[in-house]
Amino acid sequence: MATKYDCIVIGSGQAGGPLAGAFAKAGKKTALVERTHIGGCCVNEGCTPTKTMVASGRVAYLARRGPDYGVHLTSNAGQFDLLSTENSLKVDMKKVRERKRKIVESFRGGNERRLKEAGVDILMGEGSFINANTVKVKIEGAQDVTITAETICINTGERPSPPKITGIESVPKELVLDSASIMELDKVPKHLLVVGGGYIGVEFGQLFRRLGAQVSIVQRGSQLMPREDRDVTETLHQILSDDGINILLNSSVDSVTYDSSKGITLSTHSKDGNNQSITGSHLLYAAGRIPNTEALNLDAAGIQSHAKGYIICNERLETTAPGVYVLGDVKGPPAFTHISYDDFRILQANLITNANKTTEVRTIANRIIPYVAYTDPQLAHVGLHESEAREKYPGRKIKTAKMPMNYVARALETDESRGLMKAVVDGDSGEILGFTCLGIEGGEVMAVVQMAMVGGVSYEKLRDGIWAHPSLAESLNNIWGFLE
Ligand SMILES: Cc1cc2nc3c(=O)[nH]c(=O)nc-3n(C[C@H](O)[C@H](O)[C@H](O)COP(=O)(O)OP(=O)(O)OC[C@H]3O[C@@H](n4cnc5c(N)ncnc54)[C@H](O)[C@@H]3O)c2cc1C
Ligand SMILES: NC(=O)c1ccc[n+]([C@@H]2O[C@H](COP(=O)([O-])OP(=O)(O)OC[C@H]3O[C@@H](n4cnc5c(N)ncnc54)[C@H](O)[C@@H]3O)[C@@H](O)[C@H]2O)c1
Repeated sequence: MATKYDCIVIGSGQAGGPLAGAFAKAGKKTALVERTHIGGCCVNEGCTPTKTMVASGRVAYLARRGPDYGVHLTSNAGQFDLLSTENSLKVDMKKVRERKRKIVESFRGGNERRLKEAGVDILMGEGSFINANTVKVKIEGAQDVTITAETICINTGERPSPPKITGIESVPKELVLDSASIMELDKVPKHLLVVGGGYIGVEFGQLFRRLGAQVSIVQRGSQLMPREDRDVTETLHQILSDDGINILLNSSVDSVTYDSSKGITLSTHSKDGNNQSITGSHLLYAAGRIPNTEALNLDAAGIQSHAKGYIICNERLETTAPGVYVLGDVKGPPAFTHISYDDFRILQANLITNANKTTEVRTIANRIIPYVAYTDPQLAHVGLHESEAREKYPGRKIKTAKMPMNYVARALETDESRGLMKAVVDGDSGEILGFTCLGIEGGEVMAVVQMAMVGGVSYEKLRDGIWAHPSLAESLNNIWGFLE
């Protein structure tokens, strides 16, 4: 016998949880189906734990660099070596992990509490469609439950792509890591081999280098972070190399072997003939993520998906099945928490607060999309890249301005002046089309420019504005001098 609900949400990611709460608060009988843990990837295995650990990495980095600022930590029987150029230190990985676990638990607990307070029925199990109005929930150790609703929302996210390397089965499982298992290590790996030079590869690569590991990144593409402008990623590449990370570009991993005395050896081949073997102690496979759609039995509901498994939807997040909506990463890139959360706001408006369509229906069209890769310095971007702007607007006078961070007083004063800023504008109208800051607190500087873009404020207004001295935002007076 099926239990009848007004709304069912499958997956408690950054959209599903808030949406289930909003349905319930609006008086709709709501079920939330979650197979692993409330809060989804961001809270449990993504943003929250990584950025907590990145903070430990930054403390290690600054502590080591103490002598640059005249601060010495190394003490030998009370004697400080004032000639040392780097403090030596020890990282307690168990403490790093404990700090991460505590923050994750507290965030997850907050999510669970809010859902219960809103009156959502939480069903811990795996959801799959029987038809477009009916969902079966497989609950471990209990009987399946069948539930129905006129409105069903899918927010099932993605998971790490499993390693596809010949010979991977010969490597002990505990040495083959993904973005979740790497955060459960209790020791710093001796030499971390990273396959993939995207967000996860560069964030974890730098983090573990700072925690004391040797790190090698193998990237198939011709640059790190393939979607970014090449001049920006070349600067990031230089920064990570200066930090001691070994980076192989244009390199694909052919096979892997394991030897208990030597470790893991990756054989790579490169388009330019630079074939190399590299040996390390642990392997992080960070070559992308895949959508959680197999278990959903989408066909039974008439929900169509792309060849890669992402669920097809229109600008109002409606799938091909009436009454079924999709939110977050499972509908395809861009895969960010704030995009998933915006999907929630769109459906909250269209299905709850503006259900009778008194104001305009909200859509995902023309969203200004910001993001930050939490390397240090951060790589923050909003809007169009230079190449995208030139391709999208062939008739407009596209101009770019690029300024190194060592032109920024605040960055010099704090001795953290690595990186650059880059702006893309319409030279005739002054409209800001895109902005990148690879610099200290790049995400916060980017947000200032994003605000101007949201408000239609021209670059000239930023150029002529009065910014507090010496703030990082003050650089928005000067960057425009580099327009060309
Ligand atoms: C290491 C890492 C770091 C990241 N850092 C950032 C960052 O700094 N900033 C940022 O914006 N983004 C970051 N992201 C991306 C971000 O985590 C995701 O974009 C975000 O979590 C949005 O996910 P979502 O809402 O689509 O669903 P998810 O958070 O992925 O949640 C989906 C949920 O659905 C559940 N589920 C799946 N299938 C079923 C089923 N059949 N039945 C029931 N439940 C199911 C899953 O168990 C999961 O809990 C990071 C990702 C990773 C992996
Ligand atoms: N700070 C953030 O906002 C943040 C952090 C982490 C993850 N994320 C999200 O999660 C998504 C997934 O991250 P990701 O880093 O796994 O994927 P990604 O798509 O960003 O990067 C994967 C990289 O692996 C490379 N690659 C693929 N196959 C390879 C192979 N066989 N050998 C060598 N290199 C290979 C690709 O060229 C690509 O650069 C991101 O796109 C992003 O949306 C965001």
